[in-house]
Amino acid sequence: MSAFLDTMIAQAKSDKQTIVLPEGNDIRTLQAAEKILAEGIADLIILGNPDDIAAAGLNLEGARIVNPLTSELREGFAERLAELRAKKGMTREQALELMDNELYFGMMMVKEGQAAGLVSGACHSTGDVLRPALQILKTAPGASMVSSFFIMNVPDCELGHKGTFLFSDCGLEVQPDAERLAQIALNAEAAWRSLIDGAEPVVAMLSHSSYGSAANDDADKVARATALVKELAPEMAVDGELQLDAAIVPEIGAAKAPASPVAGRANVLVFPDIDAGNIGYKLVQRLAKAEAYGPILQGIAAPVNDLSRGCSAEDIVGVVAITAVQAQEK
Ligand SMILES: CC(C)(COP(=O)(O)OP(=O)(O)OC[C@H]1O[C@@H](n2cnc3c(N)ncnc32)[C@H](O)[C@@H]1OP(=O)(O)O)[C@@H](O)C(=O)NCCC(=O)NCCS
Ligand SMILES: CC(=O)OP(=O)(O)O
Repeated sequence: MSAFLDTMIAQAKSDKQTIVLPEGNDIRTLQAAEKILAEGIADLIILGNPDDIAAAGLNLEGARIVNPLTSELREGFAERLAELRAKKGMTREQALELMDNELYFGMMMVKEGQAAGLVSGACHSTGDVLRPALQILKTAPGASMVSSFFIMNVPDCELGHKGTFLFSDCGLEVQPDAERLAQIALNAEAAWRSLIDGAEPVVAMLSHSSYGSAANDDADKVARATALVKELAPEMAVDGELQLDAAIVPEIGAAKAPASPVAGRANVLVFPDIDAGNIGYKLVQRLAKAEAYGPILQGIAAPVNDLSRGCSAEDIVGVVAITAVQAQEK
């Protein structure tokens, strides 16, 4: 277990939060729940059929098990959801039907204050997790959009902050333009500050080009996003456009971008689009055997976080701990 995860777990335990896990039908989720309860990392609400959950044979003592299909909360949640989505034409009947969906039900638990946060995605696609989150919880006050990041812990690595990096956005924004890419970078820098102790964020805007070494629209988009971030946050340590090696390897940074204050020492990596981000994080996770926690949402009004369908029970424990820490800060 990385020092980062140790810190998240210790912080989560210091002021326990209630987190809802909608995927009570997923064995990794239940294994993670057993560990979270045993270690006192969070109080849990697990959604699903109580008989099926009991059949897993795990010790989930202390968890509140709620079946969305039979819960007495359905009617009230449906009424509230219909109110929230009235402008979109949602009727009470449609909202009640959505309460059969454990993700919509779980988001309503967060919206209505029954849980401080939610973690899902072990057996739902990111779109299926994020759509109800965006529709019900919405963008946080003061934020212009929601995006996501991963915390990556690369073993035996001195790059970044002793092998710890924040990668963004690997999960939500498909093709951000320069303005949205700049927002992602600003939010990623703030996310690093809120979760990582012991190192200042150093943000690289990644591209296939370093300081104009390639001239095309894609490289230009990243250069424009970098200029916008510098304009909006002049004090921020940010630079681009930079190739990955120039961003994180000191000698290569010195060769490719000698005047850059960021090249060679970046720990926050902002990818130009979701293809680069999603492929990039999975490469590091699978080939470098890095811990990968996320997608963690930034800019959303309540702590709701996604998982990869390829996650392990340990990954779920980590994301729940991060979610609990985010909930403490709300
Ligand atoms: C997240 C995602 C599902 C939302 O898009 P969608 O399903 O097409 O849904 P919509 O565009 O109708 O958006 C649904 C709501 O979310 C809001 N929304 C969408 N993107 C948003 C963003 N980045 N920030 C804030 N709100 C957003 C919309 O405004 C809309 O709100 P409304 O219904 O109240 O008007 C879509 O961006 C997506 O599929 N992203 C990629 C996910 C993925 O496959 N990742 C790879 C694996 S991690
Ligand atoms: C984050 C991600 O890539 O999710 P999944 O693997 O479930 O598509």
